[in-house]
Amino acid sequence: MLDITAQPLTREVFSEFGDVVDTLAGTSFAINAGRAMRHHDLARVETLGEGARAQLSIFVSKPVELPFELEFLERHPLGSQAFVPMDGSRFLVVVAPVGEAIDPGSVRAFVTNGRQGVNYRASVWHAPLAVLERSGELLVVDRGGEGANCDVHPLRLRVGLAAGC
Ligand SMILES: NC(=O)N[C@@H](O)C(=O)O
Ligand code: NI
Repeated sequence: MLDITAQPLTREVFSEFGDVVDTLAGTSFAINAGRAMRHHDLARVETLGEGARAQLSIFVSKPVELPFELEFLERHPLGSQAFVPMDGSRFLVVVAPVGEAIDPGSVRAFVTNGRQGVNYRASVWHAPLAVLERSGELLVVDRGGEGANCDVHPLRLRVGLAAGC
């Protein structure tokens, strides 16, 4: 069992795995006669393979207990996958770099602040959605279409939170 500690999520530490989706990112500009700010092009949605398309879903998820124990990480080789909270819920982000095998030393864990979403790049290893503290409602943008799009890699992990998280 590999014990890892989740650190606060930032754009910089997550950059090799994908994008952080929040209003602090990217370029923003006024639209609609100044009534709104567009926080533009925050993440790249990847949809690969036969009949690929982007799809929007909503996950309503029960929370996980801490320390969070899991037996595998998964990846989606045919597309990215984004999770954006609709209700301020926080969640754990456990990732490992693209590759056929996972080097346990490369696994990283982060915790979001309730205003952050993430977009996992295609083939980035990650834990399935793990909401903290209370039930969470998240918008999910990922790839629809033909073909198998979920590989599983056995790995026993126990994830705790860094002090103050
Ligand atoms: N199974 C499913 O749709 N979701 C997972 O891919 C996940 O990362 O939570
Ligand atoms: Ni996934």
